[in-house]
Amino acid sequence: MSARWTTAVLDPQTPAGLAVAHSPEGFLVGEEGALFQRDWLKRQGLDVLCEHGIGHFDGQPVFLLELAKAARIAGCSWRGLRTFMLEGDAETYTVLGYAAQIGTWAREHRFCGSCGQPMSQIRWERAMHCSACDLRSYPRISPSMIVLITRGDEVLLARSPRFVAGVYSTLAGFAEPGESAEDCLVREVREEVALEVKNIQYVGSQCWPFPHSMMLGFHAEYAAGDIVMQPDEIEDARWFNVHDLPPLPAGRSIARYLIDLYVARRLGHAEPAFPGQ
Ligand SMILES: NC(=O)c1ccc[n+]([C@@H]2O[C@H](COP(=O)([O-])OP(=O)(O)OC[C@H]3O[C@@H](n4cnc5c(N)ncnc54)[C@H](O)[C@@H]3O)[C@@H](O)[C@H]2O)c1
Ligand SMILES: [Mg+2]
Ligand SMILES: [Zn+2]
Repeated sequence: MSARWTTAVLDPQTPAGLAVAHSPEGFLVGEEGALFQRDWLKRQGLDVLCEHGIGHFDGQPVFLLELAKAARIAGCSWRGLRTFMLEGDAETYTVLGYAAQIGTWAREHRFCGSCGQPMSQIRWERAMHCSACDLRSYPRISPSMIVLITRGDEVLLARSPRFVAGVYSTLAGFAEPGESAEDCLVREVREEVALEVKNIQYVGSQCWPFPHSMMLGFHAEYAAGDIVMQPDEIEDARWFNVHDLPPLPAGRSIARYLIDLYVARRLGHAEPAFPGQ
């Protein structure tokens, strides 16, 4: 949320307003960005799966058109959400991050997961409803722990084979049913690098819409063990001195914040701003 943007559940019958178009290829972008006049966008012959009213931008209602596939529109192109995270302004990234999560959920919940019948939108809350069996499906959010492990002047950073070449980051992993945040953190650290940690401290959280993670960020101190890397998941993991760090994750990520915060405190520098604030 920001000064210019607030989320809301709006009836798609509401006229006019602004709209974004989301497809498996990302968001439609024109000369003035990803927010279009809704009436104009709806005249472009798009293959719309569903439409959701998602909030207000500068007081104007904003709608999401979730498309079956990307369409070619003169003067426009399609851009993935990751590009907006890396290069876009904060306001646009916040709106599109939310729109992407609602769009992905709407796409994946057109049919009831229990009885298979078509579902319909509830007007007053963000939910899909099955009139045949009364199931309600809400947007999916996946809690994920992310932790910077430190040992004095050293920080533990690792690479997944999915990362950009050369980049090292903090450890992260999805919570499993039955776990507390701390249980998950301890299990993920054991699985990925076979280390034990102590003094686990919660630092802050971040919405990570790739596609629906909620990152809970922690700092922990090394307690015991030697690094043993998890096959397939971890390509490399090592201790780096705070004076000699490798290429790090994008500035908007909580991973980068956890690293920058520790380094700033260790070296007596000014603390970084929390991403998104
Ligand atoms: N914002 C940040 O700074 C930052 C940094 C690192 C990771 N992340 C995110 O954290 C999340 C978890 O990190 P990870 O990829 O190391 O996870 P992980 O270590 O749990 O392993 C990933 C594997 O978990 C499984 N998986 C996928 N989605 C799942 C879900 N919803 N619930 C349970 N298991 C699932 C898949 O087999 C996947 O290959 C990812 O969304 C990643 O993008 C964010
Ligand atoms: Mg992981
Ligand atoms: Zn049903």
